[in-house]
Amino acid sequence: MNPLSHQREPHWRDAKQVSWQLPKPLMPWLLDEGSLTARLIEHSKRAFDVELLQQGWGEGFVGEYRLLNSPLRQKMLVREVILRGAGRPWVFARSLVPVTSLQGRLKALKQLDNRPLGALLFQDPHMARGPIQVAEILPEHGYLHPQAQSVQPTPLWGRRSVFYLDQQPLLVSEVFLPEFLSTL
Ligand SMILES: C=C(O[C@@H]1C=C(C(=O)O)C=C[C@H]1O)C(=O)O
Repeated sequence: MNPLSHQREPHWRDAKQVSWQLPKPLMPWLLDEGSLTARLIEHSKRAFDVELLQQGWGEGFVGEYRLLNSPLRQKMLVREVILRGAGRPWVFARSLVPVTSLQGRLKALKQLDNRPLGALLFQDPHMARGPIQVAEILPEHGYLHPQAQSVQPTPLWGRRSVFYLDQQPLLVSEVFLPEFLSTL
């Protein structure tokens, strides 16, 4: 994915303003402001794990820099994982951490590997979270890592929000995959 080539980005909208348009079974998952990891651990009856697809320096979409209030071409740590329930791919998650945010508690992100990011974020009593946005993620957006794409690419629902630790922002986005939808 070369996002700065102005590839067509998903149409992100404030979740609260479009909640009536969301698919009913997925609505509580898209709107929940708690830890998705915690909810998936419960939903999978603790058969939950994180598959790290890639983590390294990269770029975001133009709209992501704007949401993070970061200058374009700001160096970003890009982390892409699949959250699995009972060994099956349930959620593709993509997080963007500006290099300027990699300080203090967020330094631990560099060695996170396949431990869930949520544990790092939600254990911090001073963590703040911005509004949740939702979007339909279409195959032409090229948003999913190749390992997260299903054989039959279909429109999927995703959500994203900015988290703040010590006022430092990072963007977390999550796309619910077909095998998760079939468990609802
Ligand atoms: C932010 C959370 O962390 C989850 C775990 C992630 C990871 O390990 O990269 C990314 C997004 C989330 O689905 C959460 O649990 O809500």
